[in-house]
Amino acid sequence: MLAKTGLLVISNPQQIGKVLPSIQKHVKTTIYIQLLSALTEPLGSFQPAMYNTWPKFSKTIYNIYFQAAKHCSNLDVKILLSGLKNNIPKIITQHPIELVVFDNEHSQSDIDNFISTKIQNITKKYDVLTINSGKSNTTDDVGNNNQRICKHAVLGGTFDRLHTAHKFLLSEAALRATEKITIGVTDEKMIQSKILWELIEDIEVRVRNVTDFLKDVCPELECSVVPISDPFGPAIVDPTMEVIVVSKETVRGGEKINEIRVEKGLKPLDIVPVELIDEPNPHPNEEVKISSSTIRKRLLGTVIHPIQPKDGIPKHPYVIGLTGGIASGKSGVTRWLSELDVLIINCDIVGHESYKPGKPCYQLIVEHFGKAVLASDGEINRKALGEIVFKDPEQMQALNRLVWPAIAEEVDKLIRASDKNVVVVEAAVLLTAGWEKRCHEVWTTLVPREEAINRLITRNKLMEEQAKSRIDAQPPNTFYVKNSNVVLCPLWEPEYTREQVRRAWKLLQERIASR
Ligand SMILES: CC(=O)SCCNC(=O)CCNC(=O)[C@H](O)C(C)(C)COP(=O)(O)OP(=O)(O)OC[C@H]1O[C@@H](n2cnc3c(N)ncnc32)[C@H](O)[C@@H]1OP(=O)(O)O
Repeated sequence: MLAKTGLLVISNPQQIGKVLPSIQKHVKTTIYIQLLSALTEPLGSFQPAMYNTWPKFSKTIYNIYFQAAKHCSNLDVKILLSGLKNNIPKIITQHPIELVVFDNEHSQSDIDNFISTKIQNITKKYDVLTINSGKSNTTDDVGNNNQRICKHAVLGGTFDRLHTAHKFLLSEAALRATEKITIGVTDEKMIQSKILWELIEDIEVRVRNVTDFLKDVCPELECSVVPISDPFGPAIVDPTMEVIVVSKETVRGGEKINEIRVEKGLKPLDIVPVELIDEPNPHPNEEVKISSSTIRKRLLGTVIHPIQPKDGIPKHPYVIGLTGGIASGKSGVTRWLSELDVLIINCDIVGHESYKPGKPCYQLIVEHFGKAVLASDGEINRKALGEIVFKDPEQMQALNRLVWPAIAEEVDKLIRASDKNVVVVEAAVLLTAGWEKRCHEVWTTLVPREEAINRLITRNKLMEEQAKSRIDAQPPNTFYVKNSNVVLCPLWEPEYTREQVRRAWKLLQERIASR
């Protein structure tokens, strides 16, 4: 049976790479890791960690997280630190343990004794497993070069989708602090230059995840997790802070904090840079280190908001509403979708058809906007009409009221007549029109605002100001993301968009098959 939460008790951390690949066959969500040498008897041979020597565990912790990223990236891995810092009588975890795994043979009585005396939060019915990692090696733990211990350590970051590199950074700070750590978490203002920032978790979620992690791995430490709206946060004002933990890439940020502290008459912080953790299987388009932006990129094409069943629409065909801001690459996505077995309905084209002479909306538009929107051949001059409505929201609403019912009717007709299993309805303002109710799920495209502006300037030959005002007249990307099930980002080379579309399509087929 797959346990939700497991505890892996290791006596041989250097062989962890042999144990972790098997763990995911037995554990579904969380695996706590306890270094046996950090425990008092039974089983553990605890030599109380000397004050000032805790950072020596840093290398071991790095290696375990490194191997975890490689072998069980789908699990929430947490290395418990309490035992390393204090003589702990019991292993305390927030989640109840359903499976205890040892990396070495122990007698049944030792195991029973260990479980009954050492693990506080364990389910009534639990399993025990031994995954023998081979000959035990001694730990030649060299740790971080900087062995500084302090009362109060600080660090900062975005901490989106807490990953192994974040966990290592937080653990390094927790190992060094005897009393307190403060963690600054960037708020919405600070994240907007990041790749796919619209997919970054809400600040409340990020703060909660950091807090929960630290509560789990080092419950005795006082932890203050605070939102920050500049790169410095409390680190430039708090005299009690002594050490700042940074990644190798952000040492400059630590130095800047120290410059400001010195200007303010505060003692500079001891800067402790930690190693980055490599991404085990980077795509050519991804960073070589483990990073939240890679995780966000991998979300493209997957379901990011659960799909709620919709009443009132036929089960067949399965309708996808494809939307996205102006110049966000909807047509790039439909180009790749058209390689698949799908009917694509482009509502812009349906709209254009609806006001051809003799069609239902022609007369309505002429009556409302006057002859100024007619071309010399008597057709509606869309450029002229666009110039009126794109700069005047009231006129845009008027045009929408005139043409949306006709477009909706025609789209319904096309869906009913289709012999395909999947129909994609591409509509720029699908969500504003409330047409998500007509679709089984909603997909959105997005590109950064600057990219959309550039595309409007080069593709639509708009002046920069015109491009900006068109974009600003529409809801922001965050609105589309919030109201969509799947997000696609055609920002990079076309082949990468195609990959996203293929992933979305494959997962869609699985969803449809499981209905
Ligand atoms: C619910 C729906 O989404 S239906 C599809 C969208 N159509 C409508 O809402 C009908 C009203 N719009 C129109 O009649 C035309 O777009 C006009 C007359 C305003 C402009 O026509 P054209 O100059 O030919 O431009 P076109 O129709 O290609 O639209 C230009 C861009 O504005 C978007 N757009 C169209 N209508 C709207 C609208 N009501 N609100 C915001 N954006 C819109 C288009 O999707 C297109 O986006 P893209 O550049 O990312 O492809």
